[in-house]
Amino acid sequence: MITSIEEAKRKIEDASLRANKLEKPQFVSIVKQIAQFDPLSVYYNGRHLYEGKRFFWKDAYEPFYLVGFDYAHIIEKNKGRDRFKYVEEEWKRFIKGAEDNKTPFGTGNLLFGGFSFHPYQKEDNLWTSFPVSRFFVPKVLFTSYNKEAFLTFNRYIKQGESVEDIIKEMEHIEETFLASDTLPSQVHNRDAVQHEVAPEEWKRAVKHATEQIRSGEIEKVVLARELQVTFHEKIWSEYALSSLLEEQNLSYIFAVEQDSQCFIGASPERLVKSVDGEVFSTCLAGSIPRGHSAEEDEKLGEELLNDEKNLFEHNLVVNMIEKAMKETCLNVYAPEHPTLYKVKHIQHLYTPIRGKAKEGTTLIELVEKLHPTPALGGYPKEESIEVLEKLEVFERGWYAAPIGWLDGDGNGEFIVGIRSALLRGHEASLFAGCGIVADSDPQSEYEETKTKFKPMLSALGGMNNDK
Ligand SMILES: C=C(O[C@H]1C=CC=C(C(=O)O)[C@@H]1O)C(=O)O
Ligand SMILES: [Mg+2]
Repeated sequence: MITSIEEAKRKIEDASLRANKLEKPQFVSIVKQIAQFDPLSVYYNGRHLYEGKRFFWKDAYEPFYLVGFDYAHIIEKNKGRDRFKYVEEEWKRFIKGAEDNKTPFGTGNLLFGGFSFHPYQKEDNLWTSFPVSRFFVPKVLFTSYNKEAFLTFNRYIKQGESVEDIIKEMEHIEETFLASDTLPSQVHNRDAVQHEVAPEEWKRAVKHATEQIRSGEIEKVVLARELQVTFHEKIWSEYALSSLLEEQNLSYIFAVEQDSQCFIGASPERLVKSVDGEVFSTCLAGSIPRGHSAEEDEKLGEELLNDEKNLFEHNLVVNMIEKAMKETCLNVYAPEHPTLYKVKHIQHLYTPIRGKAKEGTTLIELVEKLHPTPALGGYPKEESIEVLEKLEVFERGWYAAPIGWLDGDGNGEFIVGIRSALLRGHEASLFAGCGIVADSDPQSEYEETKTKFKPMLSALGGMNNDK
């Protein structure tokens, strides 16, 4: 970490000398501690310099935020089942070539990005800017963790580049980002037009799935659907983020801009986190709405905790994750019974699982092994995905897929991109799915997806009177 502008200059000069000597650009990462600042304001202030190249991330359990801009290094793959290994290998190669300096948690050269749900993308689908895997080291990264905040500047220094110009650019970015901590008041996005994509067909698909489950082909499949919402004005992700931060404080809040599209959401579901070899995963499956009063809420929670259909739906997830963790970790611990995880519109059955990574187990390997869990795909994995591919009428893209970050030491976290939407100008596509088991009733699963649309719908301002 640098403590003065002179130190930054020295680092850049050194890199510049190395670049000249080796005739190859040299990567530098300059981390500077700054006064605490509102992360969403940083995201907003960076719009003018970096619109279409920003990301926002807030942890569900800790006051940890990442806000990134532009790309210093990109790792991307457009198709292929080996996409996880590709990202892993390219990241290892990058880290090997970068200088080895210890920086505070969540700063420095850090990789952020995501995978699509399926290992392929259909041509001319909705997700034009979101390939099967896309990761990057941001050019500028704002990190806020507990009471501390940092700015990281990542870049390749080319032969003959002016050190003075680079320092000036860094100063300009810092000034711009920390210019103001008030968001202009929200544009009102009322009178949105909602269009449910093929709801009757979706219910028929649910019925069909239950028949296949009863015939013993599979045990569970997660079927999702799309809700399209058109607004009068362009949807600004900062306003949606502002509502999500207010309303969904127990969820991971994320936004990834890619050109004119933005994938945004408030996911309550961690896929896997690894810090210093401690591994944490979460089983979140089985749902019921929140009550209108504390009493009703508690009653609904009790009902969920004792409901056989939901417990079955949940336990398939626990068994799969526990098995995968036992293959890759030591001291795996899962509580015997789920508890409740309550977010604003819905409550879920929740079982956290933890363990200690075996020597050589990496975060990306864990992501590959776990994705998709039966909370997002089904059980057994391959067979249920085949059913899902046949029955779903929309393109999943990054919905329900791993999205997250990792650092050079192998620490990081991935969540699953649910309670999410893809924003495109005036239009938003929202996604929600349900775990279908033998006892699933199409109408109640349909109602469950309606509840799962609410976090994004409310954040976008498209709830109208449909509370
Ligand atoms: C697939 C979704 O939710 C999953 C996570 C929690 C509960 C679920 C359920 O009860 O069906 C789903 O498995 C979604 O929100 O789109
Ligand atoms: Mg369910």
